[in-house]
Amino acid sequence: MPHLPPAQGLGFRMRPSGGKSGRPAARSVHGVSEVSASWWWWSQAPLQLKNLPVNSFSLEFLTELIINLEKLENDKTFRGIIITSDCPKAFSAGVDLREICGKNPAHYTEYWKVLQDLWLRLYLSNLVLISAINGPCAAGGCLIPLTSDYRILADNPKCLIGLNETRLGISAPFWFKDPLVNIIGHRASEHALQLGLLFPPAEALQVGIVDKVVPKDQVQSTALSVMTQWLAIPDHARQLTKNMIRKPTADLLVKHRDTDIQNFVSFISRDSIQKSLQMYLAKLKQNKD
Ligand SMILES: CCCCCCC/C=C/C(=O)SCCNC(=O)CCNC(=O)[C@H](O)C(C)(C)COP(=O)(O)OP(=O)(O)OC[C@H]1O[C@@H](n2cnc3c(N)ncnc32)[C@H](O)[C@@H]1OP(=O)(O)O
Repeated sequence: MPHLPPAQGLGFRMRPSGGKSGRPAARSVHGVSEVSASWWWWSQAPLQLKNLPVNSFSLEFLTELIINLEKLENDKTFRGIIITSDCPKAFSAGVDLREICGKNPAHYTEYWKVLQDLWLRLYLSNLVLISAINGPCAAGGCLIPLTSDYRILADNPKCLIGLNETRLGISAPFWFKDPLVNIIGHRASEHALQLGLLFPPAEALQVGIVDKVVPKDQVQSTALSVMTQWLAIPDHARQLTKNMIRKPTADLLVKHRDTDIQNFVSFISRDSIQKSLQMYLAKLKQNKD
């Protein structure tokens, strides 16, 4: 498995430093707990997102992420991935607004297609995906958590999570809305989406957009212990079940991909939408701590 060195703040750390292969050296042990510990350790891959400063989804970052996910998916050693952020400011600030502001329709088309690709790859992944959300997570930044099998959020008031698109004057696509509805239900989604709510940790847990809230320094260890539970289930049974539950939602995007791209491009190309996105970006740049 390649270890990609971060280039100009862009990169993915795919496992902690360890033995030659990056994993802890194999140990010859017979105690059940040690055997099972090494078994799950070997089966899961940590994936740390690093696109400084806020892990926003640039086209380049999305493309690299898809390539890395594909490699992990095809490497039969791995049964699960814990996805976390290696950027102190955010888990992910979502769509990189510079990709959808001031560009041309061909660029918007390419960008949206790649974002759809990432969503499909994650939503239908055969691997167990756990999001270890250690920073704020807004709008498109929820794409990874909402397509994961389990979400753990750091208990920090800055760690807001939600689909806040309406606050930018845009509307979340149906394939962001559908997983949210599947996770938190119809009424709570209506409320959250229309108001563009960003939930602080306690409310996020209450509404169900995350499964667990823990102190920030316990996010990773909690993710590992949750992964152990999920990996205790035989893959084929879990994968069939996941596919059965998720396929109808995924099929909607597969079936309507081209129309969805056309809708996005015509919507995002409107002058009024461009103006409100530019204002939002300018406001972000003014609101420095
Ligand atoms: C029909 C379909 C319609 C379209 C559907 C589109 C669906 C998806 C939409 C999206 O995802 S839009 C993006 C939504 N994201 C947000 O609202 C989050 C915005 N960011 C923040 O709230 C904060 O930056 C933060 C993540 C909470 C971090 O705050 P902090 O104070 O620590 O850092 P900042 O100074 O705010 O940010 C640092 C740096 O990063 C720039 N930046 C932040 N977010 C983005 C972004 N999404 N895209 C591009 N750039 C971003 C920010 O402007 C700062 O830049 P500099 O001033 O340092 O140059």
